[in-house]
Amino acid sequence: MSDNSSDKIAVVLWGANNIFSIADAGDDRVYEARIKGKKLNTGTTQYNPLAPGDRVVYEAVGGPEDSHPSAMIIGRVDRKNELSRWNKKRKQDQCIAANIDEMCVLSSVQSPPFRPRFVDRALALGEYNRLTMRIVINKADQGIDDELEERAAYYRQIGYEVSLISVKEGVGVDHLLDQWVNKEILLLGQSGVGKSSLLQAIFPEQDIRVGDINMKYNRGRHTTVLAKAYPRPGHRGWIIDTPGIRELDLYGIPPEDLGFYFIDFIPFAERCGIRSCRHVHEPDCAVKDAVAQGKILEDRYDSYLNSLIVMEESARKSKDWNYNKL
Ligand SMILES: Nc1nc2c(ncn2[C@@H]2O[C@H](COP(=O)(O)OP(=O)(O)OP(=O)(O)O)[C@@H](O)[C@H]2O)c(=O)[nH]1
Ligand SMILES: [Zn+2]
Repeated sequence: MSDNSSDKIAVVLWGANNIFSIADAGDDRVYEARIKGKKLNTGTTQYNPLAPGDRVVYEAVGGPEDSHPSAMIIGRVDRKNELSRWNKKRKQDQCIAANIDEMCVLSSVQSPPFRPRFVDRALALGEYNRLTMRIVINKADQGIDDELEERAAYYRQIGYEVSLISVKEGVGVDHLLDQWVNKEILLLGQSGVGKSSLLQAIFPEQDIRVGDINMKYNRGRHTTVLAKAYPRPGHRGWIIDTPGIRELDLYGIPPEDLGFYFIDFIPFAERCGIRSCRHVHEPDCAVKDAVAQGKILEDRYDSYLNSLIVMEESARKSKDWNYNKL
C-alpha cells in the first residue's frame, strides 16, 4: 500500500512470532504491535510479512499515557528495496531487512583475519539487490599490511566506499556516523569482527546482547530474530544489526549471471567471445585476460570461482533453489 498523509506511519524495528516492535518518529514512541486481522496483505509469498526497516501504517491501542504502548498494524508501505534469503526449513523466501540505504559489510584486520570471500559474496548479493554498499574494516589498531592496503585500494577503485576504523580506539566511528545521518544502514559481518562492539559504541544506552530477545519470544517455536533495527537519537537514521545471519549464500542469483554482480568484471565481460561466457574454461574470455594482465585483482576472480562452484553445486542438489526469482 502507499502511504496517505493522514496515516500514522512507524518503522519496524524487529519482530518474532508475529509480535513486532515499531517506532514512530512523530510521537517518539515504540509500540508492541500485532497485525490487524492476523494476515497482512503484502502481495508477496514471503515467510515473514514484515522485516526491520519496513514502514507500516498503524493504529495505536490505548491512550498516550500508556507506559507500554501497543498498536495494530494495518498495512505495509511499498518497499523501495529489500534483502532476502532462502529459509531452508520453511522452503520460503524470508526478508532480512527492507528499505536499505546502505549495506555495510563489516570485517576486521585480524582475529578474525580479513575474509575476502565473505566480503565479495556480500558485495555480489548487494549488487544483485541493487543496494549501495560500504566495506568497513575494523580493528585498524592491529596494523594494516600491504596486502590489505592493496585490497582496500582496489575496492575503492572499482567504486566501493571503504572505511578503516578501530572501535577499540574510537577511530573512524564518528566519521561513519556522519555519513549515516538520516539513512537506514544494514550491518552484515561474520562473528567476531566487532559488530556488537560497534553497535554498543553507537548506542551506549542499549543492551546489545540480542540473545535476550530470542529467549523472550522464542520459547517452543523456531523463530530466529534475523535482524533488529536501532533508531538513532532523534530518528536521524536506523542501524540494522543481523545477529541471526551466520552465513551468506547468494540466494536468488542464477549461477550463470554471477559475473554481472562482480562489477569490476562488467567492462571486460562485454568483450568475451561467447555471449554466455561464465569466465571459467571458455575460449576468448576477456575477463580471464584482464585477470592475467592484472586489471582485475586475481583474488577477486578466485572469489568469483569459489562462489560459482558453490552455487552450481547447490543448484544441482536442490530443487528448492529458486532460479526464477526475478
Ligand atoms: N583490537 C581490537 N579489538 C576489537 C575491536 N573491536 C572489537 N574488538 C574485539 O573483538 C572481539 C569481538 O567483538 P564483538 O563485538 O563481540 O564481535 P561481534 O562481531 O559482535 O561477534 P559476535 O558477537 O560473535 O557476532 C571482542 O573481544 C572485542 O573486544 C577493535 O577495534 N580493535
Ligand atoms: Zn568470459
